[in-house]
Amino acid sequence: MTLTGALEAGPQVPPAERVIDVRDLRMRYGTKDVLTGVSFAARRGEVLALLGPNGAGKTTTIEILEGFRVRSSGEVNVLGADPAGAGEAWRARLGVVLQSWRDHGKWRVRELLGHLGMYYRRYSTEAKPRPWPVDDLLDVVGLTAAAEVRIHRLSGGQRRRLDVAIGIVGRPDVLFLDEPTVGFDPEARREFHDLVHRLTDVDDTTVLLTTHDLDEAEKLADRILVLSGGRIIADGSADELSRRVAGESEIRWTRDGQRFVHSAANPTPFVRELLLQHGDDVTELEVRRNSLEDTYMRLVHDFEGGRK
Ligand SMILES: Nc1ncnc2c1ncn2[C@@H]1O[C@H](COP(=O)(O)OP(=O)(O)OP(=O)(O)O)[C@@H](O)[C@H]1O
Repeated sequence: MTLTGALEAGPQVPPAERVIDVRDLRMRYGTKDVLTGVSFAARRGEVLALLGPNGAGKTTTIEILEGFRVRSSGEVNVLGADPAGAGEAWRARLGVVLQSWRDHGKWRVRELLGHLGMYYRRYSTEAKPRPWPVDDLLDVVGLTAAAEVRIHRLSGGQRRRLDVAIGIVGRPDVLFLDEPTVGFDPEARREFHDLVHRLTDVDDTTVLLTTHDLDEAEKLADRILVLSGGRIIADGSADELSRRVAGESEIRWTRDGQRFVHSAANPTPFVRELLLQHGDDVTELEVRRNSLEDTYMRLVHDFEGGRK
């Protein structure tokens, strides 16, 4: 069995729990097949990261799920409806963070969010009052100090925070984020991660994001989907992926002032033996499993290699 074959099925999400359900999704641009059978599902409150090389079809997939692009074939269901024909009430339950918001440059941040939020009022429910009160929203995305600033005067990072605020102003049930933290400094990135956790904890929002930042995927996502060659070639938590793909773990330690490195498929017996033999002489002991980056590179590389 191929490496990717073993991972392809991914974890099963029971049909009744599927907030996003994609089966055999295909997309062809002209004569070019970009998606050749994408299948995956997401539960309520789950964060999924869609990874893949440039041009793999991540944005295409997300845009089909948002209803912005018409697929060639396959079944897609988001919040109980087919995005290709779903109406306003369905759209109001989605949050979309697009690449930077450039319209309304002369508007002030608070003014724009208040204005956009009004649209969601009619979709407010007792369980989920909509929209987010503007002051709370400004606070949660870290834009309180910039509330009265005109949009064309925002820095790149502030603009991206505004994009996120626009995406969540309606308190969405499903949030799509296409490369959400491009241009963020490390602090803004961390705050953004906290925000996503808060959205999933407090509102049970399901999040599908694309990113090229594997560290971000590992920190944020419950599940990672790797898209390559038009299909999902891996679907699982970062740990599951690295366990299944990982060849060997690396064990490092120091003894008598000397540094040692050893690789083992199963590090536990090795470490037990090491400590039995050398006891307290062993210091700075470290066991390192493959990073997500190692795993990802190997998955894509093996898949691409297998196709040639
Ligand atoms: N409207 C279009 N017409 C024709 N080809 C398109 C169109 N949109 C995208 N493509 C092609 O489809 C492929 C997938 O593009 P897509 O933007 O979905 O990939 P991606 O995985 O999001 O890439 P990146 O990581 O670079 O953002 C690319 O080869 C792209 O050139």
